Amino acid sequence: MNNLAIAAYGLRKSYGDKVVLDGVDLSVPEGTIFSLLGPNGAGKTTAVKILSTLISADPGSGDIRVGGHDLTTDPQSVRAAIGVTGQFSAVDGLITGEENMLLMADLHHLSKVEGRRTAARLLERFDLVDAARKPASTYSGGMKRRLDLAMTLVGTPRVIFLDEPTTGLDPRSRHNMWVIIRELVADGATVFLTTQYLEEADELADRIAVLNNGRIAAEGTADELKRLIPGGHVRLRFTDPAAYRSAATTLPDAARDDESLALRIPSDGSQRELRYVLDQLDAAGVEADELTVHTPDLDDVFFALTDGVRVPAPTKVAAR
Ligand SMILES: Nc1ncnc2c1ncn2[C@@H]1O[C@H](COP(=O)(O)OP(=O)(O)OP(=O)(O)O)[C@@H](O)[C@H]1O
Repeated sequence: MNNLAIAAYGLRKSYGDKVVLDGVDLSVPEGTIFSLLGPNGAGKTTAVKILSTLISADPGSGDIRVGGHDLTTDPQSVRAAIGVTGQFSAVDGLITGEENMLLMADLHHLSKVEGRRTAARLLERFDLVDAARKPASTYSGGMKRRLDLAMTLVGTPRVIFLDEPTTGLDPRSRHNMWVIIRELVADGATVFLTTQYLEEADELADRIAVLNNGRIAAEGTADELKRLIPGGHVRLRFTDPAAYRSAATTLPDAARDDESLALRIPSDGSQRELRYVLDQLDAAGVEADELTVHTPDLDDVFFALTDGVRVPAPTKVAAR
């Protein structure tokens, strides 16, 4: 087995009667990006808070090691090895970006000279030099996220938790953040990413786990997860409403989109299934104006796994 940056077994957490994490196993090899996906309230932030020592797991959880250190017996070493950014941002809006950085350097006991050098290097790297002397409250969303991440990097963490790092950012800022995240991993860090953007997980993560009802519903690479789900479909589009209605009657399994006169028929994209659709249309004497075949994307995976559709759980796709 590779060295694991995060290894957690049987992670449990309840608030009163509410079970948030019901025995979650996580293993993240060093130098990789792992993404935890799940609907709102699934427990992603709770998992990040436990792994970053902000709250404790319930008794009955198994061993949890982060950065090679045991979370229960050696939380100080865990804290020294990690960085956390995201929903509980450390940025103080009343002081400047540079002052925020220097404060972080103090917290990490860097000398004055070393602190200034590190702050300057990171402000430069995150394109914040021009704004460095302005109060952080005046920064845009993207700049605040970059400052937050820059502050985290002052402590040169080996394991970085990014809790929804691009939520609310415009597409350009999101792409900038993706470039930064890739660089962190290229430099040898491990990234544990929670996100509600499936595209983000697809784009960045080496492995993805989908959290649902307190458990990991499925885990694997983006491609492996897509293969689990019969999310593929054939889309037929019509310009003639009468042809559309007649096709909809002929293909009762099709989901209708009355507004754009389109039908969506579940299909694995195979020749046999395509022929069946075309034969049905021929028999009814209708012709579609457009036919497209769609293979499943992570959206299909997400909806199938978090929509109450039962999958043989937990579905773990071996990656070796
Ligand atoms: N301190 C707390 N006391 C009681 N319930 C809590 C507490 N913290 C979280 N919860 C509940 O635990 C569940 C999981 O919350 P969590 O914030 O981990 O979800 P999440 O997956 O990060 O969601 P989101 O995508 O909305 O941020 C939610 O139902 C939440 O209301």
